[in-house]
Amino acid sequence: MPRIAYFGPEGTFTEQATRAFLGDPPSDTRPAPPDSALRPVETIAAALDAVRAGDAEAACVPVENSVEGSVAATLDALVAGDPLVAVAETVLPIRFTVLVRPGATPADIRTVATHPHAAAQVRGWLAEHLPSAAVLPSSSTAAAAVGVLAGEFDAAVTAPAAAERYPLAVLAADVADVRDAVTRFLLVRRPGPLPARTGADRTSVAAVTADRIGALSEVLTVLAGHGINMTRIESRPTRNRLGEYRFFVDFEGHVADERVGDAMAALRRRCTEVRFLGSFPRADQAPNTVVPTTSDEDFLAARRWLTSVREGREA
Ligand SMILES: O=C(O)C(=O)C[C@]1(C(=O)O)C=C[C@@H](O)C=C1
Repeated sequence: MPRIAYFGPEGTFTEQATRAFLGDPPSDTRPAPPDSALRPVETIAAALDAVRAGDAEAACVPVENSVEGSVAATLDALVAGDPLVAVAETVLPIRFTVLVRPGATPADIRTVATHPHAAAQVRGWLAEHLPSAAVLPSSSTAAAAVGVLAGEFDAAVTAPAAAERYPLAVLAADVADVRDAVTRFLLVRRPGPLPARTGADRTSVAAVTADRIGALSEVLTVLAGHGINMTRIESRPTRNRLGEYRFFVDFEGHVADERVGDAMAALRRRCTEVRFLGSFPRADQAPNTVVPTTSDEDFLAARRWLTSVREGREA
């Protein structure tokens, strides 16, 4: 069983995602993973660094939430060291539980702690139900629960799993300003053999564009020209100088697809830096769109024609 580092401590949504990657909840035929297979770490960067250092085979980290957007800590840490690639994704519904020390009532609650991404998803609920409580940031939702146990905060907004993990009382369950909120998580490894293409894949790259007119529009045009549907674009500062950004771009398809490989080579020529962040099956299994003239066979036939032109066999 590979050892997976995840953004912890125990009881985070990320632990739940890690267990989903391992096949939990257990079925009749599949035993629950032993806890020794999972290793909670305090930060997203530490989870990724554990993989870089060879202390873990893989890391599970949150990457994108349907309400609050990308998880900047994940994007920054993915490109802040030796290369890593995502090999799988999973999407979890996000509903929160509010935990307090046993016996506490809403009137006792002066501070509520949670991860900033979680706070953004329960702002309305907190304003309505705990209007006079100060909302404080914690490193994760489960770290907030640990803080409540330690007496640092009066309440924590957590994943439902934290209610089972920590001896705290549930003040409210099923809390969410947006009912169908979801978060997408990645399973990340050191570069190696890629997951096989399935026809329902996603590819992720990070690209720094050249400082010239139209550089970003060229990136978008390359994707559009290859018939590739973009599923996300996000920019983060490179941290080198003001105004220099790295674009995190997700799109449909697998690097083994001819159109995707051709588009990536075109991006490589145009951008000052391109980092491949993985090709993996989409969690929703939605088949990739292949528009006319962009199938593998279209690319291979064009290449065969070019070869015979170059060899003087065709004109
Ligand atoms: O703190 C946790 O429980 C996490 O797993 C992190 C995280 C996030 O970063 O978005 C995961 C899902 C929820 O959207 C809220 C917090």
